[in-house]
Amino acid sequence: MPEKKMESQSKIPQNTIIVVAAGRGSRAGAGIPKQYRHIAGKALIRHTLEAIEKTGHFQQIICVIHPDDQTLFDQSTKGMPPYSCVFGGNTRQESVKNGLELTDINSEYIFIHDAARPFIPSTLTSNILQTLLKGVSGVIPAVKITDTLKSVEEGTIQQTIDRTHLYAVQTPQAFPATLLKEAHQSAPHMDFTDDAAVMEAAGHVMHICEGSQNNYKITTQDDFKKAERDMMTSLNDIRIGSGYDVHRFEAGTMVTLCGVKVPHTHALKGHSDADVALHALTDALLSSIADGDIGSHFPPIEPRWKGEPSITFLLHAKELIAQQSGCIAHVAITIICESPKIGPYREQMQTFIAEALEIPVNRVSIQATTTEKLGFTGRKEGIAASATVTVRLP
Ligand SMILES: Nc1ccn([C@@H]2O[C@H](COP(=O)(O)OP(=O)(O)OP(=O)(O)O)[C@@H](O)[C@H]2O)c(=O)n1
Ligand SMILES: C[C@](O)(CO)[C@H](O)COP(=O)(O)O
Repeated sequence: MPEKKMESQSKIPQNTIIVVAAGRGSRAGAGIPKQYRHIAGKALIRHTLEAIEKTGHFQQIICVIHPDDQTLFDQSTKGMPPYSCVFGGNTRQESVKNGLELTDINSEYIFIHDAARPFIPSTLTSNILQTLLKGVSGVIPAVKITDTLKSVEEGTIQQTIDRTHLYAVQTPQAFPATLLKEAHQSAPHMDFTDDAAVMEAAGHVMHICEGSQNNYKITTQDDFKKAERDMMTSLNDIRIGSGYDVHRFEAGTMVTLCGVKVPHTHALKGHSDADVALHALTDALLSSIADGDIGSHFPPIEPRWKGEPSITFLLHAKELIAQQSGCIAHVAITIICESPKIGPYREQMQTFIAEALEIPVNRVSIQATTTEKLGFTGRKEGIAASATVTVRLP
């Protein structure tokens, strides 16, 4: 595996965070491993890494991934810094141990975090650091158990558990580097479910700090639904973008609409592939972030855009929104023409756009209308398209 390492240039003490992402997510149901599934348009692991980057507390970020997931990891972290990366093991503990191999010699404190916890409160890592600086051997975010606890066997309650001293613990969990490395080396088995337990087994006293109900671990399908709602709510600058485009017919045998080739009596004339619908959509996306229009990003006078597939323009607009940590919530396109008939291609068009924008297909609407033989579309001189999009920004 090509190891991507971020070398430290300085000799000053630094903080390292190891993000464990080598699990299979079996409790989250079928599909790709949960850390690569999308929430509000971005992979779960990307949300987590972005939240970590935002704290500004870490000079080294190490990702522990499953050997089967290199491509998913690369896709999910495209455009992000080149993280140190290592393969995980059969248990979480083994994965952490592998991650520790990559820690920089200058690491003074090591934080271990689940890739599956994307909502790290900005105050949490600084609270943990302040507590570590007091000289303790480990700081663990914890929330007090608020429900009554029962022990259950085969569907019947055996006992009510006294919850007075019970807490649910979270990550990131943080420790002085030397102590954590030693504890992992001397661990009596490889099945501890968190690093505090590894340290406890080595005889260290672990301290808790106040965790957060928002810092939940995404474990089941229901957690994904909650996370989608929570992520969307945090993107509360809601923008509506609109775009409109027209292309005239010329001699030919097919038109390209929403990325789909549709046989027709004519072709559409244009500098690019003349996909009038994708052009309207691209303009709508650009308008949602008030960033000019398709012509200002891809001037028609530039020969390099001649014959260009319009997906290039769409992906560029998508990327500009991603750069602002935005999420495309919904897109609606209306294609205005007497012919060809759009209905038979609607699903293919929805799928093309949903895949390109990486949003669910039920967030892509394609409609078509004639103008009752009125105007230039009614006279079959060309095709017009309009698009409206909803984009959410932080
Ligand atoms: N062998 C393992 C097992 C888990 N993890 C990571 O540890 C974190 C917490 O584990 P959990 O939520 O239990 O994830 P999974 O093991 O993937 O889930 P499941 O038990 O449902 O399969 C996750 O980010 C997971 O990717 C890991 O790096 N290596
Ligand atoms: C480390 C942890 O997130 C603390 O709550 C948890 O123990 C790991 O998850 P698992 O589901 O117990 O493997």
